[in-house]
Amino acid sequence: MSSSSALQPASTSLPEPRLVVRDLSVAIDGRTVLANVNLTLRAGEVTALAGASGGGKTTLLRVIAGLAGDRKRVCVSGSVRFEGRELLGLTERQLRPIRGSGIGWIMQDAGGAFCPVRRYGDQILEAARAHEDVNGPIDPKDFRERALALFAELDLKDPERVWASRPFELSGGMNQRAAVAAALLSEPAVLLADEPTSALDAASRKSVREALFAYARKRGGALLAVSHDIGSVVRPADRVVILNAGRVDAEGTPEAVFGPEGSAYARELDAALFRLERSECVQNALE
Ligand SMILES: Nc1ncnc2c1ncn2[C@@H]1O[C@H](COP(=O)(O)OP(=O)(O)OP(=O)(O)O)[C@@H](O)[C@H]1O
Repeated sequence: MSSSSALQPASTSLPEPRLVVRDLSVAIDGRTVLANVNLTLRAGEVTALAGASGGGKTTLLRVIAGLAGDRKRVCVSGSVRFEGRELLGLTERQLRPIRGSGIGWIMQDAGGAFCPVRRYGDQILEAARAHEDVNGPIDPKDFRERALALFAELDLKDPERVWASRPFELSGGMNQRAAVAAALLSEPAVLLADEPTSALDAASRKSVREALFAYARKRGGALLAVSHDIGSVVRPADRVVILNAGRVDAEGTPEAVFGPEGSAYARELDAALFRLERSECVQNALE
């Protein structure tokens, strides 16, 4: 299958729900950050999560990943079910086998997910080995080959060097792509990606977007991608969820959400992000 076909919408038969969020509310220090959020992530689908800064997108991803924070400060209610199992209230120990191979997370500060002074190859292999009990044994040589191929696919020019490098030796954009590779290598059932293309130039952005869309559409993963990239991530997604001040303002296909019958806030956001994208294009052309 060509890489561009990964950008075609998933098939029309009803895909299986992998993750179901119901009536999720979060208050931090007594202030409501998310209010009654509902969301379903399905196998083979790309769901884009968009909204203005401070709307609660990262908080939603953190809560799904079981990283809401200090329970004395962060109050969570509602339900997050992964493959039928309730995640809210699970202990760290119970969540450990679910993280990585069940639910993967590409953090906004992608490099921050790694120890800055240890080689990428060692860290990625170690993370994959931590899930051998769930995913089966790993052959280090095969794993390294797969990692190098994925680095190349993600436009990392010298895959061997990336494998042998420590995060502080690579640029922000290279760290971001290495983090995307690490998450994809775990082949999670659900992948949460927080602005995965934000620190990248146009060519790298395209390769990351294609790899993430292929994860869902070719390999049946369920992707939730926070993105301000309206033209190449939000609009081509299968479903869009718009968060406004902690509430779901609109949810549905991009055509429905941004169309004339959709939400006024979504259309305003669409226009604002489109203007931003156009000014970035001009900026790139001038550089
Ligand atoms: N640990 C925290 N302590 C206090 N307030 C927090 C914390 N984490 C998030 N918040 C608050 O929750 C709200 C939502 O933040 P969040 O980072 O989820 O928004 P966002 O939509 O991801 O924003 P952005 O697009 O800028 O990344 C903000 O008002 C933020 O200040």
